[in-house]
Amino acid sequence: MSTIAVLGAGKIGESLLSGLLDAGHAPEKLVFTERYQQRVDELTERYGVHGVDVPTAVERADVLVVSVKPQDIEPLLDEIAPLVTPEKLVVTLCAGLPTGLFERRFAAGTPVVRVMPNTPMLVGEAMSAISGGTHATEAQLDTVEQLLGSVGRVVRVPESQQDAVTALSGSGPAYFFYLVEAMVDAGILLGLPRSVAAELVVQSAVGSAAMLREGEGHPVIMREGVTSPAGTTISGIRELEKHGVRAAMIDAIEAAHSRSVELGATHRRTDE
Ligand SMILES: NC(=O)C1=CN([C@@H]2O[C@H](COP(=O)(O)OP(=O)(O)OC[C@H]3O[C@@H](n4cnc5c(N)ncnc54)[C@H](OP(=O)(O)O)[C@@H]3O)[C@@H](O)[C@H]2O)C=CC1
Ligand SMILES: O=C(O)[C@@H]1CCC=N1
Repeated sequence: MSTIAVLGAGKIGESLLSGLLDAGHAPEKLVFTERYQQRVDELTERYGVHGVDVPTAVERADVLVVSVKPQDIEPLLDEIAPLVTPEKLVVTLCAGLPTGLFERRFAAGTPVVRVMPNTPMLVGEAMSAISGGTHATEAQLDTVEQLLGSVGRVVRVPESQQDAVTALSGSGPAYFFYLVEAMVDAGILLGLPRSVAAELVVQSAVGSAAMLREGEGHPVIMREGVTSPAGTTISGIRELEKHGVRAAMIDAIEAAHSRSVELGATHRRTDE
């Protein structure tokens, strides 16, 4: 079992720690770094995993998972670059940042794998897409696939598709949560108690997701199955169409894609 260091245990870093522990990863094979002692104590108490300083993390771990915000990457790279040798495997979860940015900062030949996961990792249901950089071998991609496979599903994509993945499944949970919030609000408007509205919406989401997962058919066919002639659903669908919800969703995901490209471009400019 590899020792994994999570460098920056915020929302996604914590999801990874939690997901790996739930999947049976030994706590002594996990370490993390954080900026503030309060956060270190919080995570140690919650998971029994040790917060360490950067040199200790790099020394102990075989796999270094970089999970700071793209805006915070430079100071972290300054700190770890002199310590990282090509025997380590660097895994970046950072939106927008290309593997080349990391490769240029590390010793020649250091393998880097770019990953875009999502927060359902917390409950073992992540969707992660992985892409190898110039020096990552097939065996190293297998290692990353196995690691993330223990906390959800994994696909391999060319790195050129990672900005699209980021927009779709990286950010995707936020769009589902947003939809759930809006539907619960509708329930409140119609006079349902919040707890009842939330239970109705969440179970409907879980049930619909299970149907999608089990391949009951194309989403359009499943939607048609709910939409009775002259019934209630078609009245609702007409409103969604009137308000351009489909176009809004496409625009939202396109905007997220543009932002991912922009994050990478900013760093390419400062790096050159
Ligand atoms: N959240 C998500 O759903 C997803 C996020 N990602 C990517 O993961 C990365 C992290 O995102 P997210 O978890 O949301 O962000 P967070 O801000 O929640 O997590 C980053 C953590 O890293 C800490 N940190 C910053 N700099 C350092 C450093 N030099 N050494 C140690 N710790 C440091 C931050 O501390 P402090 O708060 O004190 O600054 C923070 O706790 C981003 O690059 C993002 O693109 C990818 C997929 C999904
Ligand atoms: O919002 C973000 O930038 C990160 C990347 C994907 C999900 N959260």
